[in-house]
Amino acid sequence: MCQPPNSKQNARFTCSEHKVTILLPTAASPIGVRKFTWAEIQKSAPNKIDLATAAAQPCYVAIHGKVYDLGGEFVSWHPGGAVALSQIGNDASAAFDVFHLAATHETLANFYVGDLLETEVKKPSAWAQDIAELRDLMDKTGMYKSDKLWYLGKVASTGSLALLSIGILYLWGHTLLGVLTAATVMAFFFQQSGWLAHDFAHHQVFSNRLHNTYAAYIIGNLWQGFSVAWWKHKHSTHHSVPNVHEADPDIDTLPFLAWSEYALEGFADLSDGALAKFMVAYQPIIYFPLLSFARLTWAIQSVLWNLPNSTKLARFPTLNRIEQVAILGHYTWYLGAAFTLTPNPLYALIFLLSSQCICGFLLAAVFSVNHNGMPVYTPEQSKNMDYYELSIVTGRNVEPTMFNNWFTGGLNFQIEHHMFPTIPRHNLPRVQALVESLCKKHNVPYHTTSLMQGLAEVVGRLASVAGKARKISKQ
Ligand code: HEM
Repeated sequence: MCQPPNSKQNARFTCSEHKVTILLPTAASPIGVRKFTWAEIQKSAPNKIDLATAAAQPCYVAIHGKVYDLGGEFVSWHPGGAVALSQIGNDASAAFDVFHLAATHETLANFYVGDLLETEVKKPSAWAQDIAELRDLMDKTGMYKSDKLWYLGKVASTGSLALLSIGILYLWGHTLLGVLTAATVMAFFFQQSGWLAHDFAHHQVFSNRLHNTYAAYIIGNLWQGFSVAWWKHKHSTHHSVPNVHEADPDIDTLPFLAWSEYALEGFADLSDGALAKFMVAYQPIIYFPLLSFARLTWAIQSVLWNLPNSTKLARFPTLNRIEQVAILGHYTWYLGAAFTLTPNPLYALIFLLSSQCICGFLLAAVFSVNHNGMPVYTPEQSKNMDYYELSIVTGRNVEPTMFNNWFTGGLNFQIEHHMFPTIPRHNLPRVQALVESLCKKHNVPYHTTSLMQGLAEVVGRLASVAGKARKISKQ
């Protein structure tokens, strides 16, 4: 665990989970520290920054009035990986608070390079004060604590879907109807496992991060077939900069779909322009069939991320090995069931393809409703927005019903989940009313729809961007 001991006597701390050694702070703030202006901090990240650039230059963020350099060795050390780069040039206080344990503050000292100039320190707004009070209240009323029995029930009910699917294959795998029914149940198993792995990977369940990580490997890798490391990289970046053009990987869907007019900039001279022009022009029609391929592409990316020669593997060899074995285990049971419980390879392939495609649809439709069709911002616009406000205005909640809560894995409380990703799923309904009333008080748009209306809004946005794309293509 990357939790250094509290004692300042220990100058070094080695994290057993991430195999990194951290230098602990040994002195109070030095006298004569460098003072930074916002212009200097922002200048360190003029454009989108990649790993090589970050390693070669200073990359500043401000966290609670102090300035840290995330350039050089930082990313190769950082247990959260390159997601931190999404905050360079910004006030990363809120992003830091939502992703880290209180003890992680101790490790900040290793990257401390100075303070914000006193005149540059902004007085906390009424909104920021209310958010801080809300976080405090949530802490005091135990909202960060999970109900282990609730999660045990979820693990058991999700796992029994896999057993049910295999049972159907065993009994009726010789009929096409039996194969398709088993594939549908398996697709729901994969979808529900996805939500569970998501909870563990966000550290919602155990206070010990290593326990969450191992549970995520069992449910995410072994059950569901996705790589936890690949997912964390993509998903944490999305959390850090939701619906920010060129920064959020979840809206980087060209040449297939475009979610905003910004995505159409340079559309006419895209390298895969012909494909993009066709797909985007017809995106409202292509959208639903396309969702079905989402799971297949994520499964392929998970395998690629974990191939023995992958450049992504260098950092945490032990964790990489666990992932590789677990993903191999996934394909052993999944392919094994398909090929041994059906009478011929054709039926096995029908089972495999249908379970992949149905699950792709079930997962991607929920992801899509969470944010697509909500406002998209440029990196410059997002820099002037409060972290929590960005999470709220880019998120769409779906009405809480028993079905919606189950089907979306609690992600129908998308706004609250984005603001507080470590809150256990079962506590999100308690947070919801508090957040909504805060938004009302501060006139921050808070959007809730039904599942169907959410999907209609998504298709509506696709249609409007498609219209603009057609005009550009004609010019
Ligand atoms: C100087 C600045 C930073 C330091 C010293 C730091 C340090 C750490 C440490 C020690 C951990 C592992 C323990 C824990 O999860 O609390 C961690 C995890 C993480 N960090 Fe940072 N961090 C910094 C900045 C950032 C920023 C700016 C972001 C996001 C925008 C970020 C995102 C994350 C994420 C998502 C994880 C969790 C990885 C997981 O789920 O296992 N960090 N960081």
